[in-house]
Amino acid sequence: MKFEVLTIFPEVIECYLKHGVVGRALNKGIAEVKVYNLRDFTTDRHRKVDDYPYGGGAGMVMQIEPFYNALRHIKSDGIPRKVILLSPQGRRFSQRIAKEFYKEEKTLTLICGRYEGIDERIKAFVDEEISIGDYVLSGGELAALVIIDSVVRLIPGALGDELSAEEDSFMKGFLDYPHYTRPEEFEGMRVPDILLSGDHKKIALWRKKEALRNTLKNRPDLLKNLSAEDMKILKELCSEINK
Ligand SMILES: Nc1nonc1C(=O)NCC1CCCCC1
Repeated sequence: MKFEVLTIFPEVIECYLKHGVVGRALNKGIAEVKVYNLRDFTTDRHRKVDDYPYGGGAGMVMQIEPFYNALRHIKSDGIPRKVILLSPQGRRFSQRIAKEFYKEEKTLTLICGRYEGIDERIKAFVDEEISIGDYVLSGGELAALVIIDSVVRLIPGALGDELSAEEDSFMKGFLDYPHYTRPEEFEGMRVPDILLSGDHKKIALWRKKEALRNTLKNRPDLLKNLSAEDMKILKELCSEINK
């Protein structure tokens, strides 16, 4: 899986790519991220990327030319890619969309805006606009990293042998179950006995039940299209809660 990021702050992207799951995946060569500094695609001596807005108003607007020049340079290899603009106006990103991007197997070219935004004519060169949530960030870089991180985790081998993306409970559409590690007791709070039992079948059932409990409590909207087994567990849970 290949990613390309267009940004005026390449260091922000590069720093994150040195660590953790994404860092290891890049070192293993199962993913690749190329970061392009928009200022390298300017033509003036001050490497300007922004200008005053037509129509007046506060703030600056990012000029189209550096983006256009960068995209023309990148696209000259003729490889199919999906050009994504990160902005609050976009389609809301989710695990489902991460899987969609992964399965498409196209290079994802991520355009990161700053200031008050990018000249609207950028839309002529964008395939899709994506939002990671209903809030305004200072730039698109964090959103680009969210997409890179969530898609890289789906690549076989990215999570190492002991974990798999399929086990991500969000992959199954639920919130996660509680996690514990040593010590067995901390400030009077004990690890649930079931997790110390060594009975893997019962532990798996407990984890499913707790994932359903968390989902019922915090994201009941995710409780749809349940399997008969999950529905049975949910019913048990509801009768426990209503006792
Ligand atoms: N929310 C978001 N989801 O994806 N991107 C987001 C964002 O808030 N981006 C920052 C703005 C900053 C000004 C230019 C346009 C992007």
